[in-house]
Amino acid sequence: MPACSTKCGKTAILKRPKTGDALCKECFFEAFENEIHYTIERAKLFRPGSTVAIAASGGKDSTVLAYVLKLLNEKFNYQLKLVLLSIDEGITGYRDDSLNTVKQNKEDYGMDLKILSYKELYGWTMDEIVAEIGRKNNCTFCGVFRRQALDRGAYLLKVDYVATGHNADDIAETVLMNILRGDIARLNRCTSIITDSGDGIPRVKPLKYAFEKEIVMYAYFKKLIYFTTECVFAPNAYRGHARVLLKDLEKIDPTIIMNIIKSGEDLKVAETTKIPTLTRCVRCNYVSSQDVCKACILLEGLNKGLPRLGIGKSSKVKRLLKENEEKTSSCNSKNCCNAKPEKSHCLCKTTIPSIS
Ligand SMILES: Nc1ncnc2c1ncn2[C@@H]1O[C@H](COP(=O)(O)OP(=O)(O)OP(=O)(O)O)[C@@H](O)[C@H]1O
Repeated sequence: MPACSTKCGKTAILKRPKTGDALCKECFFEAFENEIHYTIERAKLFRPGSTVAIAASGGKDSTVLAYVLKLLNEKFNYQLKLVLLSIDEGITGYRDDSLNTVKQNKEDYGMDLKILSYKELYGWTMDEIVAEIGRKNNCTFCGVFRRQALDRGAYLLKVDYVATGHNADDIAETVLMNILRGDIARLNRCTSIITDSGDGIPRVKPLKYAFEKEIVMYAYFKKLIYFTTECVFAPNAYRGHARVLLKDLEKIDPTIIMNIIKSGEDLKVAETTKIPTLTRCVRCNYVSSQDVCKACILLEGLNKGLPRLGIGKSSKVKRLLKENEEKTSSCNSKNCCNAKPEKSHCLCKTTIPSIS
């Protein structure tokens, strides 16, 4: 191996995937951490004195995020209170094991940990949902429920920010995916380093410009404990295609990852493109682009034995909801689940508690 390209006098032990520089371990750590610090400073991600919930899945990205945020917080005196927030989707052999890793992180990093489960929030585990709907489309339930669960957790913890471990590869993949789908309305949002769920608690992505390969290298050389198993249920097929495409492109030229992110950031959405307007779900008060939010529709489908209710076009969903409402009678509750009395008991208790 050649000498470290920073001329620190040490021997290089790796070639940085992002820049091609040959670096020693210490110089790699410094470069990687400084870039994240620069990202945080440039985007003014955090106000001093804030509380930040790190969305911790136990995987490499959120583990590195927790470790680096703690380190930078101390080194640069960000004055942040860091806590861990985990969502237990109820996937046996996957999330139960990865949550053990998060519990270990809690001890190692001295951070409080809050775990919220789909079971307590929605009345269903992902194992139960997959038993009902099968392996196709289950990622839709998981993604929609997780997004909302993280917001609910943040709300309960009264934090100022939720930081997720989304990295440069994740963002480039999402840009590609939205282009392939023609979903230009989502394109702008997916590259934003700060997004607002609508409840006033911003989501931030401090690893937005960190390459996945470098995150793995960092975790490896720092000997961080993280969970590596893939989800036991079918991976998101569409994202899988974008991922394969990106990996192929990266082999030709690694800078393609940054170029795709930059293209996504700079694209201007045509005025004719329909951008959904955000309102409140009439049932749970969660932010939504429809009268009833996607999570409530998916849950209603599950509770009524119509698990495909929320899958597909919103016009089809509206029609099915209307048909179903005509067949049902409701209890006196404002948030009644409209379960058919002749078929099952009223399921109001399993509607999502309202955010107010
Ligand atoms: N169950 C969960 N609980 C809390 N946060 C989660 C959970 N699942 C995902 N996240 C957050 O969303 C980010 C992106 O999730 P994704 O499913 O793409 O995982 P990933 O890219 O494998 O990341 P990681 O390596 O952290 O698991 C994670 O880095 C984490 O911050």
